[in-house]
Amino acid sequence: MIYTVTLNPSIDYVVEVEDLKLGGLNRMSRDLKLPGGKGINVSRVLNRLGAENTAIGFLGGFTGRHIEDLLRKEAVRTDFVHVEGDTRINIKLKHGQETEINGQGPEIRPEEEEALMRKLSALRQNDVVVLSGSIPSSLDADFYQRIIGVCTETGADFIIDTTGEPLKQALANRPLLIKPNHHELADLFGVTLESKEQIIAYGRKLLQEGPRHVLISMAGDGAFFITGEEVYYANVPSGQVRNSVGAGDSMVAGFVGTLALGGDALEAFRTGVASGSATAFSDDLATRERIDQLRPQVEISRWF
Ligand SMILES: Nc1ncnc2c1ncn2[C@@H]1O[C@H](COP(=O)(O)OP(=O)(O)O)[C@@H](O)[C@H]1O
Ligand SMILES: O=P(O)(O)OC[C@H]1O[C@](O)(COP(=O)(O)O)[C@@H](O)[C@@H]1O
Repeated sequence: MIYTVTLNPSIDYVVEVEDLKLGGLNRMSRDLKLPGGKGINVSRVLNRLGAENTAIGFLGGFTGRHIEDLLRKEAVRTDFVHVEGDTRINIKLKHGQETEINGQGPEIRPEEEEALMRKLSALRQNDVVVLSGSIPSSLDADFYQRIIGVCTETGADFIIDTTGEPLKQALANRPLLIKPNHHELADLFGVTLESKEQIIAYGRKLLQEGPRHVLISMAGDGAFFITGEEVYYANVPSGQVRNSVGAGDSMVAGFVGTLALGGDALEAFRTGVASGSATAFSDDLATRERIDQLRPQVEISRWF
């Protein structure tokens, strides 16, 4: 079973404004309210791919109830801890560019934190736990390390898609996959990466720190997959970008879902790229049909 963990879910409020006037009155030309948060996005795409999974984490208040309703309608299995505060609303403002304003999220109380840890104690060998997104400020910065400790004890695998210190701390515990984009990779090492050769060199450095596979996404410029001594490159399909929020999460879902359904690592890479692009080319997340349509356009070549 795959479990996705979203510690700080959100309603993603996608707002389109034709000609944004800062300091003036603007009217929306279109708006959309989507269930969000990285793990929840992964779960929704896994469901569409037919990979069994359960979304867990913290949800609260009227926003939390709305997310659970939306997930229920899509038949996404959920087992969230219900918290006292309201789940946040993240604003995704489209005005020719994409501007994101993410909320802080509710305070998580110690008893709510322990309730999540109790759910995780049911993990078993061969389960895969996807840890995605930021850690709410009311939890300790090493909260993911606590969850990884349970994975290690129970023999469950984990994937981690976050940034900064929580990602660095997790590497030595041998995650199945990490998926930084090339900017996050540069930030991890405090460098600027200007060429594909530099991106590969730092991707390899990251692999040496423990993860079994490293996927480096570069939005419209393709992606690298680094495993053992091998480095593969994939182009991305061409299309019109509508909403790239959740593209990275869809890529993680395409990868882990393919492995769970019996595919090998390169098929997983291909479906990961197709899933990311299918989301980038849609208003909401990738559908199964769009992923299947784009998959043949993804060409994988051995770089090294
Ligand atoms: N402009 C684009 N054109 C085609 N595919 C895209 C584009 N932007 C993102 N994608 C797809 O989504 C994946 C993840 O995108 P990226 O922006 O690198 O990740 P993140 O959302 O984590 O920052 C890419 O590897 C690609 O498959
Ligand atoms: O937990 P964070 O880092 O605040 O990110 C949450 C946001 O990221 C998203 O999961 C999208 O992530 P990606 O665009 O990186 O795939 C949104 O749904 C959500 O609003």
